[in-house]
Amino acid sequence: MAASRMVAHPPPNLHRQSPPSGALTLRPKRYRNLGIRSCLRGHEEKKSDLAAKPHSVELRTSPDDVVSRDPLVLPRPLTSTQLSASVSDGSRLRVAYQGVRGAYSESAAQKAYPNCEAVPCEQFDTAFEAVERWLVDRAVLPIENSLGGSIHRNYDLLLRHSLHIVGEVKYAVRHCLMANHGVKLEGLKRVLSHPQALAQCENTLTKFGLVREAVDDTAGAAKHVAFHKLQDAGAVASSAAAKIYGLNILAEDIQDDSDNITRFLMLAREPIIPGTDRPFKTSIVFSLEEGPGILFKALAVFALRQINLTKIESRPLRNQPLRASDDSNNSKYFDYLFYVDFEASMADQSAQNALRHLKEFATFLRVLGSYPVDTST
Ligand SMILES: O=C(O)C(=O)C[C@]1(C(=O)O)C=C[C@@H](O)C=C1
Repeated sequence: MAASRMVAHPPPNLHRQSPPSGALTLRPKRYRNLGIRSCLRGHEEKKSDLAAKPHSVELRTSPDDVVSRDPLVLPRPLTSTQLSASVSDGSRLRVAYQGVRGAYSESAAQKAYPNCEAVPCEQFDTAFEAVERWLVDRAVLPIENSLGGSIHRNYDLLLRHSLHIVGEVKYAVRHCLMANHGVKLEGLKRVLSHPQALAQCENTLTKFGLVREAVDDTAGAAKHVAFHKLQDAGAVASSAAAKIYGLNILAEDIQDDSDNITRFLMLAREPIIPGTDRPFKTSIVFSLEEGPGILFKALAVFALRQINLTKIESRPLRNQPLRASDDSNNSKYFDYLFYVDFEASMADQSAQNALRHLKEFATFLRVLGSYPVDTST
């Protein structure tokens, strides 16, 4: 039996229930912040071994066809409080994404898992938890964009949760400026969108002289503009969102560079078996002792073995952000976690040797996943 077609059954105490339908009422208050609402749980920063034993399980679950035809009453995103609700037993893969229908993340989920049932979630944390609690089979979440840079929140959540990266998908993001029918560009004062989308359209929005307002996702912005019939505000979102929410496109391709690619991670409860039959990438996170040249030494474990690095990101060690120095001045250093992607499979001897070497002086090391490179763009 192909490992990728095994059927996994959810724990018996969880029962399937559809995400509730109904209009999403977006509170204006949320439009003044970046929309991260859930409480953070503490880090589990302990020195750990390398990744769990790899084995592949592809969950196959049932469809949940409760999609209404009215775009303003589409299924509501799962919230953190609804996470105890459901698990499935049918045949379609359920894939969580952050946002509402028409978000780029939904398109990325469809690209990653064609014919899947894409399940909207209110926050990134909700999507992580939905997988962990067997409400869905996978999550597809943005991690970096070629213009806007890293999505730091998801780096932090990768560590806080125990999901595995099982793939990546690159999606070409093409933004449109949209408004209600009859509203002209000259009549717009404000523009609503996800902060990443606003950042990716910085030059155009400045040229148009629009005040930016950050919301949870691009399609949510379009939905809000449509639902409240706003006359002074537009949204930056996909052409799909304009169609779903009945908005008029005022300008197309407004991103600052035509090559605007967002890289999404595919996350699952179980890792996949790393292969060597095609290009693989491995993502790790580690922390180091303080000292001169220690990061140089850490990165040298890859350079020594001709392993190419494709990404490095540092994030504060949030449960212990400051470290006392050994000097007499009582000064303190900031403490960091380093996220590194490298071009090798965990099935490669050289990658195993590199990580064994890194473990000799890393204070913490975790393999987040070893997965096929998306070469599609
Ligand atoms: O708001 C959306 O539509 C999303 O899918 C989120 C998101 C992101 O978080 O970066 C995804 C792709 C684009 O880069 C802009 C926004």
